[in-house]
Amino acid sequence: MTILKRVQGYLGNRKLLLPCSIALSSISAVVMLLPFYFIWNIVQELLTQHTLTSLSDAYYAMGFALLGVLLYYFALMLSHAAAFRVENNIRKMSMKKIIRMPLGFFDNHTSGEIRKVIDDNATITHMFLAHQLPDLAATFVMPILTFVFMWFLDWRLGLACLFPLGLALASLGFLMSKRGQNFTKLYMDQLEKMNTESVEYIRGIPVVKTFQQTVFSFKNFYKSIIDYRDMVITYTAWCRRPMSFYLVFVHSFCFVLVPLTILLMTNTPMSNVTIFTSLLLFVLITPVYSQVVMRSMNLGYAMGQAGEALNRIDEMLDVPPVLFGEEQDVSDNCSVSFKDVSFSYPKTNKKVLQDISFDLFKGQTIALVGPSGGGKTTLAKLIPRFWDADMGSIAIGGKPVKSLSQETLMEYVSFVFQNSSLFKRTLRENVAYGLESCSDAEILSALKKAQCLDIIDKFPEGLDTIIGKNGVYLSGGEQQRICLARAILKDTPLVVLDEATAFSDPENEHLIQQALRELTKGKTVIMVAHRLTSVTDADMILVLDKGRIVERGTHDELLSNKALYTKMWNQYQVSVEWTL
Ligand SMILES: Nc1ncnc2c1ncn2[C@@H]1O[C@H](COP(=O)(O)OP(=O)(O)OP(=O)(O)O)[C@@H](O)[C@H]1O
Repeated sequence: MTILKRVQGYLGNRKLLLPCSIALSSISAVVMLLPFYFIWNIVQELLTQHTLTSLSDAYYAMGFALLGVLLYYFALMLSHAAAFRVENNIRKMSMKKIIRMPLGFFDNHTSGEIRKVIDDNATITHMFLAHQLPDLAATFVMPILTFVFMWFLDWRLGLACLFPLGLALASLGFLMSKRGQNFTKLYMDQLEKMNTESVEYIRGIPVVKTFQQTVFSFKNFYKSIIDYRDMVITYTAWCRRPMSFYLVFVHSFCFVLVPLTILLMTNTPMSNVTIFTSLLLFVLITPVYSQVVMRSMNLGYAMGQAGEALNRIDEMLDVPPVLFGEEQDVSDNCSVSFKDVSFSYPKTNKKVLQDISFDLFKGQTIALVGPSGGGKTTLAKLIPRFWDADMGSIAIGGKPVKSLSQETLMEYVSFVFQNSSLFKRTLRENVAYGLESCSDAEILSALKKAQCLDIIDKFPEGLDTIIGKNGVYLSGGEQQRICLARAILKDTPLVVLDEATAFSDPENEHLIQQALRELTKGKTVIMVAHRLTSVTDADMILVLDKGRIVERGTHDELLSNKALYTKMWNQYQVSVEWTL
């Protein structure tokens, strides 16, 4: 049973919890059948002797019923203990894996998506282990025992029971076939897709409203609903017949037994009482029996769902972790060198960077320019190891980046990308994140260099202002300046930055340019540039197109080439004039 094996990995040293729970639940199933035997005795005695000589059978019936309930209660206690442990460990182990994920993983998965995949699927697994798994053994034990018991009471009635049971199991087998499992997977896929698209829809409501559109304009969301509807209709249509047969057969024991009992009673009048009490007992047992068989059906579904839940977590976290080296001693020449670097994003085949080679020396600035989608941001992100190159080598200060310890790499490189975010903490904590020993004077100096003093002046609590709380919200440009202050305070010799594509207003643009100048003063810089005026002074410009460096040189050298850069420059001039 793969699901059981899989969850054992999350149980640590409490691996026996689930087997014990299953064992107790099976014993409970056996014990629960015994009261029926004693009831049968009582009924038989009443019918033959018209009185009860002793109440011991009634006490036994009650005692075993109570014992059965008690055993089931303990089985559930153990299964709940296991389920909470598994749920907890799924979350803990996933978090441990996530912490070791490459930074780029967080570009591909939003925090909401990560939380949803882990939380929801851990809960599904919990529900299965706590509530359904204890019934697993009972589901197998109970029908067999009931059948043996019935056979023992009257083999002819027992044999007749095989008929509806066989048909019910055949219908169940059909529902749980490979096709049924595929439907379960498809169902969960469509549900997840619809959930994700609905989140996107809600996020995009302002745009939808602005353009006076309806849900139909949100094609992906609309399509996900329609796909879900079509899928559920197909699934239901497929299930309809076997499910109806299953329900009919599971509940139809009496209808087979009643005519048979009448036939038997007519043919053998001597044993009428025995046959009748057997029928009575069968009629009493049938609802219990049907209930257990019905549970087996839900169990199969829940088991499929729990397996799928674990698959989803594994699938999302199936990215090789970043392994850092031990190297702590980087020479102070802080050069960067790329040699024949190629890269594709995980789970894609498309080469986003191909044969990239260049050298950046201490104190120099390299600007990355080129058409959108050319690979500029990707190249910049390989330096702080958002992702690792598939081929070739990247070195900082002559040492391969993979050999550097995490602390060394982070002490050496600071990066400011467009989606750098602020925490819901104080301004002080946001600027001095990871640099707890910094004094307020140092933090204020960094904020000043990043042109953020106007932001502090706005809030009476100054550095203690909590961002994102009590109406404290910062504009995109202000947030970017705070991120620049963080990088200025970190004061690393190497700076990797992605220039903002859009500034909120000329005032902010001017302030950000000044902050950038402060940040890059005397540093080795790699900059993804969108506005060509900011690269004219760069020591080297790399023009990237379709993942390859197609031109390299200074601004003047590239202009004299009269190739792609010249074309971009001319277009840029036109666009600037147009803006003016
Ligand atoms: N996280 C990702 N997962 C998969 N593919 C990605 C990811 N990020 C970018 N890409 C793809 O890699 C290619 C290069 O993207 P990149 O963002 O590096 O280009 P760029 O030159 O910086 O573009 P822009 O100037 O528009 O920012 C694009 O085709 C893009 O679709």
